[in-house]
Amino acid sequence: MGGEEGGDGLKLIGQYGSAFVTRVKLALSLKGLSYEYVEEDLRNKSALLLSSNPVHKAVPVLIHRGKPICESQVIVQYIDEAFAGIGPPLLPADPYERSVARFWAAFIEDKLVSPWDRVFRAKTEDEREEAMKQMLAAVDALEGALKEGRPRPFFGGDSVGYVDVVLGGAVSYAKGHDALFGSELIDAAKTPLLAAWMERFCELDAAKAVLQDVDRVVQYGKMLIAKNAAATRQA
Ligand SMILES: N[C@@H](CCC(=O)N[C@@H](CS)C(=O)NCC(=O)O)C(=O)O
Repeated sequence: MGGEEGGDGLKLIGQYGSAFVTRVKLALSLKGLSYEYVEEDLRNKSALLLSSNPVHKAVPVLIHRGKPICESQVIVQYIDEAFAGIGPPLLPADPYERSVARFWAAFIEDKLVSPWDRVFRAKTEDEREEAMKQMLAAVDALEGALKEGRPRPFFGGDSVGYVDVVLGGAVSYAKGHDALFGSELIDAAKTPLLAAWMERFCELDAAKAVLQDVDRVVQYGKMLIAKNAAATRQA
């Protein structure tokens, strides 16, 4: 890292607590790319963020040679394509395999990450429970995906790929789930393959270098829950 836009002409606008930003950090780390990191204060958004992502005004944004790329999954795919000759490929070369990877990435976004967000923002306990139920069903489906075909250490096969990165962005939150909500999300007794996947993923050097500290995301998560609860009381 260090230096203007880092040695590879890359600048990442991020925020420590964001699982979406962590996805991008994982992709950059797996590829061994250097970049400049800019931590964004989302309560007081910078001119750089607003001009780079005027549509969503959200992180992550990756700036490559002055051009902004927005949306974590789009960014991860961009990194894979723009730096195709560097580090391991994330998406498979075979079009069918690529479609399967994109299917699971979309599934993770819609059926796991989206209810996860609602769990933090729920206005009532019923709402939180309902979203939690949807997350547990998604976790079961991911266990099923790992069970399909030959046994393999990662969703990407023998090495990490696109789906691992998309899910991997959230592992610190998965690990902090019990501390935040009083129950495990990925429970070795119920989803042993997924639990083993998570441990294996966290042991990768490229992941260790960028995954968020679990205690810190728990603190951040508690702050989010409290902030949303206060907003609900005021409404
Ligand atoms: N779909 C987007 C989601 C990004 C997102 O929701 N980012 C949050 C931080 S986790 C954000 O910047 N929100 C803007 C805000 O809080 O105003 C992606 O995949 O990049």
